[in-house]
Amino acid sequence: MPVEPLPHKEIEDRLAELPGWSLDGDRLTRSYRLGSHFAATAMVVHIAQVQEELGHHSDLTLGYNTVALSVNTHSVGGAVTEKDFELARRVEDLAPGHGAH
Ligand SMILES: C[C@H](O)[C@H](O)[C@H]1CNC2=NC(N)=NC(=O)C2=N1
Repeated sequence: MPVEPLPHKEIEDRLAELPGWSLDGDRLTRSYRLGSHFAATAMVVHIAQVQEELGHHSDLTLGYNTVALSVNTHSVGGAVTEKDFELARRVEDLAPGHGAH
């Protein structure tokens, strides 16, 4: 399935459905805080599993009790596409199970 860069207005509309996510330049980003370093590490592994399933991968940063994601789509020159939003949605759905906020 070919993916296209999303128009800015559509990015804004889709971000309205994803509280906590924002556009930083040409990337979708969000940081989460967790209850411990181990909890944050487990969330990173879970996100990695989803990313492998989707064939789409964020820059994923593990802190002491934080997890940060930054993602765009390399194959269209580093623009935001529906693939980035699909990953963001999947991460939002798994975050509560890790106590992430
Ligand atoms: C062949 C493989 O599906 C591609 O290289 C995928 C892998 N993961 C990717 N991740 C991201 N963020 N952007 C891409 O364009 C991308 N392409």
